[in-house]
Amino acid sequence: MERVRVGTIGGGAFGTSLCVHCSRAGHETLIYTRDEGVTADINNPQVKENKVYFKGFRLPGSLRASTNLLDVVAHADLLLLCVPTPYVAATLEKIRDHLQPHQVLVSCSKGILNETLETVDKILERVLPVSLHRRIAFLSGPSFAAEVAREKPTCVTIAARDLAVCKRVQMLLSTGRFRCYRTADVTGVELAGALKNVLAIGCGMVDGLDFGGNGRAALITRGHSEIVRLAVALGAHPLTLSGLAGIGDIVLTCTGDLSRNRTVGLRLGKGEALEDIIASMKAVAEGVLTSRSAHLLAQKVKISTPIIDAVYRIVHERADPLATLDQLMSMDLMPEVDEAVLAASTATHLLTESHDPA
Ligand SMILES: NC(=O)C1=CN([C@@H]2O[C@H](COP(=O)(O)OP(=O)(O)OC[C@H]3O[C@@H](n4cnc5c(N)ncnc54)[C@H](O)[C@@H]3O)[C@@H](O)[C@H]2O)C=CC1
Ligand SMILES: O=C(CO)COP(=O)(O)O
Repeated sequence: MERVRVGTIGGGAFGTSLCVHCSRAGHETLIYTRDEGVTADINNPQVKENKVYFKGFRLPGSLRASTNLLDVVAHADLLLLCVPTPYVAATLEKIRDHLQPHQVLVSCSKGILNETLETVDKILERVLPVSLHRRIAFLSGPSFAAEVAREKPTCVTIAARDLAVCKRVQMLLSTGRFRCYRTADVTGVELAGALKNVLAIGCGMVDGLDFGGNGRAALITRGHSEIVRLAVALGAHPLTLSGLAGIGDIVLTCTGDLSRNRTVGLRLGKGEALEDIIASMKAVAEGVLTSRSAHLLAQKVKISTPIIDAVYRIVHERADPLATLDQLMSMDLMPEVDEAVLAASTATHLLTESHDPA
């Protein structure tokens, strides 16, 4: 297997876990962290721990850290960008003039900006020169940091507009415990990764309110329909939303106790205030900000997203969770699948039968 030099920007949970993975895969890995103390701990053979964002996990001896962002950029053949969405543009502005033509940048963030309603691919394409756009890939799919680091079997999707770049990243990051699939549907993968966080908050609320397994399954299914409608209206391929970045990550974050987004919803459902929940969490739950972006995007493209809107209202307008969920259950009764779509496909089927030569 080919070994390269990996640089990771972002010493949070996911950046740290991907570094563990890359070190284990034999890549020479250097992580950028903003905190001198975290860097010193990672570089100290007696400590080898990220005590702020990845407590209790002993990091590989070969993994090194630096607080010098440009040293990490200069080190890397493959650069993993693992900062929360609100910090992506500022981070790129610091590094864009130092990127070299042979480098490939892999974005791992899952969010949509409030101000511009951009997914992370759009932020990269805005901030980076056009000459670098074909060197960018995106990693998404069900992959809790703690499980990646502990070598639990994980499958993710790598998206890129350039097939050669996509295949190279897929090959460099895949191991016997971390299997990468590939796709050209960057738009679909980016929207899926961001929107599932909103659904995870909603699922947490359902669980916090003790609505039971039926309620959770209903929210996942109807929420997935909303994500499909919205993402397809914004240019995604529908099949991507049934893939790892779509249904795969929805299942994980809507049901997994390790999800920060689900935890936010759970605590909101139990009656805690958002400010208290956020103040008590070191980690970022991207769905909090993305719920506003998703609600605005749906309005912009005139797509009905009652569950996303409900999450937005509870999170940002202090709507009462129980009353909001009651409203969802008493909406006008409607067909499960658009009747015109269903009728069209049935007609096609009948037409095919009537032309059967037998
Ligand atoms: N943790 C996980 O299991 C997974 C996370 N992701 C995504 O990866 C991205 C990063 O998430 P995590 O590593 O989990 O973050 P985290 O919540 O563990 O850590 C927060 C990160 O934000 C950085 N940060 C805080 N303030 C900053 C600022 N002003 N400027 C620059 N950076 C700042 C911190 O240094 C740290 O790297 C997110 O978009 C998340 O959705 C994707 C897959 C799995
Ligand atoms: O995206 C994730 C797993 O794929 C992590 O989800 P949370 O940010 O909700 O923990």
